Amino acid sequence: MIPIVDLTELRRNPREPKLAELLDTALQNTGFCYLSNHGISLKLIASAQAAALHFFSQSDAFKQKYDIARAIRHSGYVGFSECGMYVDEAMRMYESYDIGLELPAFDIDFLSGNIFYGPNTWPDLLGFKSAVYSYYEAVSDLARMLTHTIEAALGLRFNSLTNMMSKPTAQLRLIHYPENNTVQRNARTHSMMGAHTDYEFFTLLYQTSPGLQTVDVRGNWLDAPPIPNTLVMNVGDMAEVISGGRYRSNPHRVLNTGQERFSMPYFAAFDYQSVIHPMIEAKKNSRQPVIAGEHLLKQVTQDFAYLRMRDGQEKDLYSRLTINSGKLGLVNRNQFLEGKASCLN
Ligand SMILES: O=C(O)CCC(=O)C(=O)O
Ligand SMILES: [Fe+2]
Repeated sequence: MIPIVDLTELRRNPREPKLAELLDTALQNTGFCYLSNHGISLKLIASAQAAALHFFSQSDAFKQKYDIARAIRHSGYVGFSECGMYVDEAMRMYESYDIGLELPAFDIDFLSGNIFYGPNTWPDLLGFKSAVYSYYEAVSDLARMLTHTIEAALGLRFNSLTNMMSKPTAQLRLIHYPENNTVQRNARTHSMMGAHTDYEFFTLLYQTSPGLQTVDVRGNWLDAPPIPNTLVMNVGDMAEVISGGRYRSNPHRVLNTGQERFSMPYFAAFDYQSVIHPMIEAKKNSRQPVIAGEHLLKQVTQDFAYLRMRDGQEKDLYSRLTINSGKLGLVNRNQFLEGKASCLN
């Protein structure tokens, strides 16, 4: 069972003992919980969703103008042709729009080539930026308050974690899994997003339809379907390190149900240079200390062909893509939907 944690008290006192205890228990077991009364207005969520779906309904040519592979930082449109390295992702089936903290073009980290900082890529669609960035700001506030709750849950001083969040590398993805009747008969066997853990501190997810699964304490897949008016919260790799393994960064995946699905994961994160180490007594074999941004970059590189290519790990952008067992240049949504193109794994 994935527990529901009621956040009514959060905005009054994020360190409220009962709340901290409930969250602590939830994050220890599956590392997943639902958050009710999270305080983000439904209108804000609906506007961000509408803006995203409006973008995804545009032509391929329009969307390609904002291709993340050609953007000035890691922000923009992620087409069906971006291939990750997850072994169960041969039928990867989503497009996404990714943004992070909006910073000016004179930002020093951006100028020195850090891909998680600088101005976001924004499409030329009326209202997109304001709808999506308002959601980013609201969910960032919620994440900061929940960080105070986690500080209390771990017995840490107020601000001991938020003081590593002055310029967080937190990303928001707007993810669209199209309706796909051609593979519906294979529902529950194909992942549209392969099994992975999240690389950052924790994730706050809005989702419209079933498909998401995580792993229960016995190691079996466990459905995490949407519950109205809640967000899903799950532990990321950094929370596992900080808590010395008390909280689990649990693998999860998105199965194909044939149904259209929209989701907005927000990855609460630390400043790039933060040194992440256990802040309470660590269990045996717990994750090693890392620099938050270096871990993020390493993991994101696994997900993006354009970063692997930049890194010299891959010869060309589409080297993992096949069509009718031949190599392929550009792919569009229809080729994926008709099963003519897939990621090579
Ligand atoms: O689409 C979803 O519900 C899950 C997305 C996810 O796990 C991720 O982007 O890391
Ligand atoms: Fe995830």
